[in-house]
Amino acid sequence: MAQETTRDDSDSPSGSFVSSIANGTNTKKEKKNKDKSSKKRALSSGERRSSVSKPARDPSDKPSDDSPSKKKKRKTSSTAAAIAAAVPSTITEEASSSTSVTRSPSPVIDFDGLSRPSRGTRERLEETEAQKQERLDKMKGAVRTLLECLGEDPDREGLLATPERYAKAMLFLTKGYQENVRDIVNGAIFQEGHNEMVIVKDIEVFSMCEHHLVPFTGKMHIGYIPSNAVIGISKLPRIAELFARRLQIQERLTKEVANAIMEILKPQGVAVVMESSHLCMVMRGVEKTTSSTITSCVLGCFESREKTRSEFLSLIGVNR
Ligand SMILES: Nc1nc2c(ncn2[C@@H]2O[C@H](COP(=O)(O)OP(=O)(O)OP(=O)(O)O)[C@@H](O)[C@H]2O)c(=O)[nH]1
Ligand SMILES: [Zn+2]
Repeated sequence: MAQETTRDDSDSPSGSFVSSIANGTNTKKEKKNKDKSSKKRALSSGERRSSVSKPARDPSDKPSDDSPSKKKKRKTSSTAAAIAAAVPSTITEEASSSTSVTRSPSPVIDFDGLSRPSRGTRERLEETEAQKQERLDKMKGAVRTLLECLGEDPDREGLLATPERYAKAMLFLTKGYQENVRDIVNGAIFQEGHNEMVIVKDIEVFSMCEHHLVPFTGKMHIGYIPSNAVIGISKLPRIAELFARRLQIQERLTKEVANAIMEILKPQGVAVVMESSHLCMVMRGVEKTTSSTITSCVLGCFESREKTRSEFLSLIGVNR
């Protein structure tokens, strides 16, 4: 559910902080970021960017101090600045205009809205019915081999249809590779002139651990402070779903959701917290049935302002 809280102006960063970055006014640092990212843009068209690797937390994160002198020198978050400065065209512009797809040099959303890793997913997205059937047959063969290697009889009644079932289940559990961020957002960005914290919390998330191909499941809480535009609230869980339905690790999943929202919406900041249980730690290996893992990613004003961060954490009930 979306939760809105009244903002105390002294806390959120001045609008100019965000607008200067969003409009790409060149301070020296942003110019450097821009040069760096334009170098990145030189990637060949087929090549994809690896997943987000920049540290989300600004290492110089200090308790917030509202003294005027400190305000002026407030450090911009490198990640948010790099993304904001480097992305000339946003997904929203693409979503609303019918111009051809332009490359947005983002660490998360690739030029056609698909995201890392998309080496084989373009084929999945564009395959014909015949290619789809061919892929399914190949997967069924592989599962049959797996069953035989487990010492099972793939021809016994209970397993006859398992290769097809499991192949289809795996394609469903990784359907996020074929989803396109632009389609998910569906143009549902509204210029509201709004700058209060918006939170959608307790979003159920089901993902697949890429190390053991077994699920990790839990909840995700997403918060952002708009610069001006708000996003359709259902799009936040949809973006979470897009990145969850892939082979993932929880840290990267958390970061990708936060960075995608930062990129699409250009808000003052985004915070994502995820808490989940990993079957690979519960059903095997260390076998800790009660353990759960919490990961977070804070960008923009959530990264630079401790008060904003703790307001978010208390609203999602983690700061108990
Ligand atoms: N920010 C915000 N969005 C809202 C609110 N009420 C409805 N919405 C969103 O308005 C958006 C409309 O998006 P569309 O894609 O045009 O509608 P839709 O196809 O029904 O979208 P889905 O609900 O995602 O299936 C949805 O994302 C709704 O969740 C609200 O109070 N605040
Ligand atoms: Zn695992």
